[in-house]
Amino acid sequence: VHVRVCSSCCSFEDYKLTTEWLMNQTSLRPKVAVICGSGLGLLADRVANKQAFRYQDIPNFPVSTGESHAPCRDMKAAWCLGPSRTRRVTPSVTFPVRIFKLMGVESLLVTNASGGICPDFKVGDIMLIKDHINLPGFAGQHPLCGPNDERFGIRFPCMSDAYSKELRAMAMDIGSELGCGGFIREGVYCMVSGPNFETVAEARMLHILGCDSVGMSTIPEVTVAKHCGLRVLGLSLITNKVSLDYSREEKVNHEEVLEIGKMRAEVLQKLVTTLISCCQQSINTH
Ligand SMILES: O=P(O)(O)O[C@H]1O[C@H](CO)[C@@H](O)[C@H]1O
Ligand SMILES: Nc1nc2[nH]cnc2c(=O)[nH]1
Repeated sequence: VHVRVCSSCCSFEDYKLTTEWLMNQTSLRPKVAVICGSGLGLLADRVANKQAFRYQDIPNFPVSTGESHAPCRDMKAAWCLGPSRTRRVTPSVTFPVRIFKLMGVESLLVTNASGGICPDFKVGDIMLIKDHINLPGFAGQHPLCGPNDERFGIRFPCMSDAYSKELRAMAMDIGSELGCGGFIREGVYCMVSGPNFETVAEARMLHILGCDSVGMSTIPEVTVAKHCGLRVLGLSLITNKVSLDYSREEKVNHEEVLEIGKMRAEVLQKLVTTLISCCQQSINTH
């Protein structure tokens, strides 16, 4: 099966049409957008004052074929993309990111669930993503493959500063103020294509490569966001410990991932809503 993850499968006109449609539906012009990961949909559900759109009603919008697809929500302060079970393999998974850009968004907050590889990490920790390893990208599954559209960004974008230092510092400060500094970490996120969880040998390899956590999403969206000049903050909820040891009995499963998402929903919601208003303020004062 050929999985299309390439952002060039849509024309600039497709992006413009979707942008115009959405902008005609609302007079709100948020500068911040949020993409919710697995088990983090409660973030979107709990948002007050929202105007919701169903993916299938938005022209050109990629519709998830898996269970639990959720609408794109537009709030006063932020656009919020609900979680999709097939986020990592949906064709044009990055389509919404360019729509955000064309609608005037400046900062993108991405959340996901991941397995902790760093031995110091505990289940329930929130890892601020400081860098990533794009394993599918190494194998040619890259969202910027194909012809480059200069209207979005340059052919060879720099990725050494993909995750904004300023936003990470802001998140750390807010986390401490909210009393969750004790479980906020920083680390390197690795994307694998999945959908299986890692073998022990794979997990050991990722550990040797310097990965602190592993998941199956996010990097395509972040890559496209950085390409078109968005500031990015990535929050990864450590939902399980990845087995680095053959004697470990616990077996990871998706239900556990969702469960930990629920457990941390309230904290994450506070963190994300405070971040949205601080981002908004920092944009206003620039
Ligand atoms: O990355 P998100 O969507 O948060 O989901 C993570 O959790 C799922 C596995 O339980 C995988 O899809 C993995 O990528
Ligand atoms: N690949 C991968 N994705 C995850 N998402 C949540 N936990 C995990 C994990 O352990 N491995």
